[in-house]
Amino acid sequence: MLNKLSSVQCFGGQQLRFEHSSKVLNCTMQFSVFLPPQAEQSRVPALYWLSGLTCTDENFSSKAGAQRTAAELGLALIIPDTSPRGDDVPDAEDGAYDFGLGAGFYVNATQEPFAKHYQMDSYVVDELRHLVEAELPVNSLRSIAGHSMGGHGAIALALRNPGLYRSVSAFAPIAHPSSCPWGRKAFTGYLGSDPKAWRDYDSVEMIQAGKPCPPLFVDQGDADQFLPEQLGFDALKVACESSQIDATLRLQAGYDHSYYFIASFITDHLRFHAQYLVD
Ligand SMILES: N[C@@H](CCC(=O)N[C@@H](CS)C(=O)NCC(=O)O)C(=O)O
Repeated sequence: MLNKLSSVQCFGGQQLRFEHSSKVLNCTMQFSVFLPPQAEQSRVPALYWLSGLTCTDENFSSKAGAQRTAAELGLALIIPDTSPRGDDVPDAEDGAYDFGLGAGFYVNATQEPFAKHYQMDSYVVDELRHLVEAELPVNSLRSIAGHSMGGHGAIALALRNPGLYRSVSAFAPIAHPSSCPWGRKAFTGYLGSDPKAWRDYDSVEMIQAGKPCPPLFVDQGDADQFLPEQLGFDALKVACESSQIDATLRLQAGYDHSYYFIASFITDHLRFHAQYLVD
């Protein structure tokens, strides 16, 4: 059951916000949706957008400027939050921005005290998808994209679920989380200290292991402050080059990690996905 919190007209479509009770996350969740004007006539394909550290569902909808092209292409945008929420959901002990609330990393936690709520993989792949496809005018053609932590989530979930997403794209993804500080911290906290338990959420390792991947499109700014230490762009490039994956990776001169970068190239990503979201 979806409770509509708000609805605003945008490029002839509707920017919506919903609340619902999540069984998987054991809490109340909010998420945002853009429905293009075409959704008034028939069911439309959906692009899931996974956001990065510190974000809610509202960063992308208010800053990326995706609605103009989504309206033109007839694509719905489904924008989940980045973690479970609520007073009884455990956070990082020190309130850090890169673990706990706002930093669910799109994994299913196995470690206490996080496992009861931090099941963002199952939330995005199963619960939210079934809810959206049952209650909103979207069809079962879907793709997935994201930024930073959400770029990791998009590529990892596409690799973990062959056939579920037609295409995948990312801005500045945390592509090799097992080998960067953000990823090691999150995976240790959610999945435990044995790196073997991290492999099936590490995009570079899954590609190296030969997992099939839908067509992949990545943009990375070369002035991104997180590129040297956190993002694994070079490792992703090497892994893609030595695999059979249909991948396009672009290094964009002068761009940083911000939503100004995302806004600059989001149209290319939407057009990339639209070509695969047809029967
Ligand atoms: N707050 C962190 C960075 C967090 C950050 O850059 N978050 C990105 C995703 S990884 C984001 O999208 N932030 C929200 C925004 O720009 O609207 C810091 O200062 O080091």
